[in-house]
Amino acid sequence: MFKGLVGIITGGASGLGRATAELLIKQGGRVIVCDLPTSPGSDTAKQLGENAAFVPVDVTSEQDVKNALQTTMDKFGRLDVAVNCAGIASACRIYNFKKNQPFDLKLFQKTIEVNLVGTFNVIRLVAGMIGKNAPDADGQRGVIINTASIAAFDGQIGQAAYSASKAGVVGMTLPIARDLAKQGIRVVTIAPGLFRTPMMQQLPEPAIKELEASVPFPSRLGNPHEYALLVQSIIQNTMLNGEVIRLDGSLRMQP
Ligand SMILES: NC(=O)C1=CN([C@@H]2O[C@H](COP(=O)(O)OP(=O)(O)OC[C@H]3O[C@@H](n4cnc5c(N)ncnc54)[C@H](O)[C@@H]3O)[C@@H](O)[C@H]2O)C=CC1
Ligand SMILES: C[C@]12CCC(=O)C=C1CC[C@@H]1[C@@H]2C(=O)C[C@@]2(C)[C@H]1CC[C@]2(O)C(=O)C=O
Repeated sequence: MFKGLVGIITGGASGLGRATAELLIKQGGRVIVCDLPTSPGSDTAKQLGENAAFVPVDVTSEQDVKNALQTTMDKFGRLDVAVNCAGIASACRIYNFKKNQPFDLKLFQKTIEVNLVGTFNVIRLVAGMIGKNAPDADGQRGVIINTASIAAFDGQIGQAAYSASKAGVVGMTLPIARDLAKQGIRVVTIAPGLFRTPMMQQLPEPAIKELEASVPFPSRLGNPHEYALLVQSIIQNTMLNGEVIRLDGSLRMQP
């Protein structure tokens, strides 16, 4: 299905990103796994086989992302798809009245820096390389897929930073799709609900059970493969552009 296709996946060493790398390779694609040097990215790429390579990347660094693009060119000669999965979760109330402590400004800045600025940094740099592709019969040169969260819309107590970072990703989806339309590069954002990944597994199992029960149908956490299936579908469907797609079993999170 994806023979000849080359993708970059940030956050590709874990969770949603890793499942996406697995599926793209299974469908005949080749993948550059980008993740922090401290991540298990190197082992991940080895497990994925010869159609994968790991490049240590902090998505907030211009130089790191440029290095990843250089490796993509050297190893696979082109880039068709970028999937932005790198992200961090944070939780803090705007003011802790028991401890007389305001929200930690550094935590707010870090969350925005990784989830929003990091995603933007990757988009602005991959666009140049995807734009070099010859257009297909439909005029398309490639696709950029971002990961927001349903917290962008129904942010819960403690999620001011996380929700703001993801709402930023939602907000820039349409203008960037418009910016890149003439080059035939599509931009689509997925807003996942609750998925069983290491990020979610920071929570104790009873809390996860409670979250599962709050999902109308199916009342369970999503499987990362189900996220990857949506990535596959976005790549295949050229009409999808400038949109944010919720993938959440119709969950609307409570305060
Ligand atoms: N798991 C869930 O239920 C949901 C996840 N999301 C979003 O999906 C994305 C993927 O999350 P998961 O797979 O669940 O988490 P995860 O924690 O399993 O994977 C995230 C990956 O991002 C990497 N990363 C973190 N900071 C980075 C940086 N500065 N540069 C490069 N890589 C970095 C981590 O090393 C990790 O491998 C995140 O953006 C998250 O906010 C959104 C909604 C729900
Ligand atoms: C940051 C959270 C909440 C507080 C906590 O003790 C542990 C966490 C780790 C998993 C996070 C939690 C959260 O705030 C919601 C998200 C970010 C969750 C992982 C997915 C999450 O449910 C989400 O993005 C929802 O849209």
